[in-house]
Amino acid sequence: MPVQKELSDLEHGPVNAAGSVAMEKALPQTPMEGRKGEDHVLDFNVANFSTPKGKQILHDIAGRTVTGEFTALMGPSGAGKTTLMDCIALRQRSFEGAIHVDGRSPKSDYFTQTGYVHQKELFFSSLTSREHLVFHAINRLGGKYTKDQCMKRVDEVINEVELARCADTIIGGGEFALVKGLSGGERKRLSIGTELLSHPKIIFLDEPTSGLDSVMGELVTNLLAALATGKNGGPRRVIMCVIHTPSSRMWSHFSHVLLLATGGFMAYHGTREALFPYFKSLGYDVPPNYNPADFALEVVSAKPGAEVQGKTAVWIVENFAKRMEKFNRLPPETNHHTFTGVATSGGTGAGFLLQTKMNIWRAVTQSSRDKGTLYALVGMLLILGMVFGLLFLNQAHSSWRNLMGMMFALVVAVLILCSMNVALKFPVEWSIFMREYYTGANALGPYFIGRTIADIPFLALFLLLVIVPYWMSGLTASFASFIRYCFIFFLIINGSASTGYLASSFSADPVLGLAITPVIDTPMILFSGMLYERASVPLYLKWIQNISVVNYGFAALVINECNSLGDGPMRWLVLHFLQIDLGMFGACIGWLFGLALGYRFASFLVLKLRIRYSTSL
Ligand SMILES: Nc1ncnc2c1ncn2[C@@H]1O[C@H](COP(=O)(O)OP(=O)(O)OP(=O)(O)O)[C@@H](O)[C@H]1O
Repeated sequence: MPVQKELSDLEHGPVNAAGSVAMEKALPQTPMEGRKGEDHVLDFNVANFSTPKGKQILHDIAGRTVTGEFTALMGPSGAGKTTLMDCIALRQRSFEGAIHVDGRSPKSDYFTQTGYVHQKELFFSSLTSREHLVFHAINRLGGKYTKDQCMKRVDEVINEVELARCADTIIGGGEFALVKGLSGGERKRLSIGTELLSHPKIIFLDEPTSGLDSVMGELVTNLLAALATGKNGGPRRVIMCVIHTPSSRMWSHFSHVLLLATGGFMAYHGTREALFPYFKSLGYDVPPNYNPADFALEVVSAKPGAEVQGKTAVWIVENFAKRMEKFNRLPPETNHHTFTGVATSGGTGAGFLLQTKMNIWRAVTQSSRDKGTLYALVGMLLILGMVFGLLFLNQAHSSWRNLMGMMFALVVAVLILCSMNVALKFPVEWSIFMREYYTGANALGPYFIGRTIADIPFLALFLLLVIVPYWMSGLTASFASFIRYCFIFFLIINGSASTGYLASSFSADPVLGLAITPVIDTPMILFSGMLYERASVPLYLKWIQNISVVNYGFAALVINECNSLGDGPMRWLVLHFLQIDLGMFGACIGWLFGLALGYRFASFLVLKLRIRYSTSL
């Protein structure tokens, strides 16, 4: 094909804002078999993306892609490929520029009509592939489609991404998972299938072939090309994916290429076939027997110390910029995009009750199948309970110091174990939730209620820690007293878990959650009424006693035991030392309820604010 003809293919890259170039003219010459549904045009202009410290990462990048195109977003490491795709997908919403779909600024349904496949897949590891898809199908489509229709869609997707062989295999493979589960390629196809459920018209993928061998990588790119062109019988789509160095066979599946040069500049955007004639016209001819993708990357890479290469990259960028000048870019709408808090579970999304039911089902399935964690926790709690029991063996009624010491230490142990456990587990789930939230597959209320309800049996396990020493230490052998003791501890456990939720609600990083937990727990222990004269607490610090789960939990336990002690010197000593009144029992229970709910609600509010004001996913 003559070079000039190939070069003309470049022209439909960047276009004017109103989308005035007829779409038909811009359509690639790809096979049109299986063409169904509407065609769409995605225009993007990322004029400037800078880090919070002011370093500019992306410079004047604009272009257009349309239904049926499968675009490879390539460039040297650190050139800004992921950042650019995040801006176009509006998963990064703090940049100067504009995104238009079919000539209009996207609304909140942009998030439910586009799919985003992350480089690192995150799943509930104890679910099977089918169960995972069923959860997403019902939550994303259950508002408009019946359960049977959702199930049918799951089957279609399983076939579309060729997962039939492992549809009922446990996904496994979590960071610390004992179960291996799906292979890397299967996990990738499951991620792609998840996004296909709701028939997105645009799909973004971040390095879908990373970690796969070349055969598996080729299978994935072949699948994506079929999804873009509708070759597999489905509707045609816009597909854009960040890819590092595709093999020659993978490369051949792409219809278009967007090449970034070092520094975040646009070096090329147009058809794959026109790329090398274009480079040739600039004097850079791909050597024989060379992987074309490697050659393209080498030309636009500027490594420190390689000045000639650096100059080449700059020259190519400048050359392409000249071509861009003749196109009108989309005008930036505002200084920064403000698509914050726009994700919604509306549209075809299931209603509140159905989503809550699905969240409870998933959370219970996940915890009940995670047998390894369950057995380890039960074992650890029983051993710790035995240590308490042996230390305070038959001491409960023979030493008032031992009675108080045991109660206090048990409350503190429960506080630390429960809050840390939640603070460690929750952030990982939160990252999954955020991804689901942005695609309309979940909402905060249903997720939070589901999580809270599914937590109840799991948290009840922590009672094992306190039941063992109850009987070993010789606390009152009355059934009523024992039930009250368990009930008080159940409230303490829930209050402690709520503090873990609050601590971990500030960040998706478990390390930060674990760092914040002691900051909340320490004042609770300090202001428990055990370690100081209540009367000596300055007025301005007294309120901390009112938010201490340890304070009310410990007091309720002591009152419960003292009620059964009879009116002897021991009871007098304990109540006198702790400055506790027997009539406080009801109030302590009320406060424990309030604190468990209050901390949980506070964490809900923090999460809601994070969603509302987040500018990136
Ligand atoms: N929010 C941010 N704050 C600070 N730096 C950022 C931010 N976002 C991106 N960067 C920086 O922008 C540059 C481009 O990052 P990006 O992940 O987009 O590159 P990439 O081309 O996808 O790289 P790779 O191929 O290595 O994954 C990096 O130097 C990264 O550190």
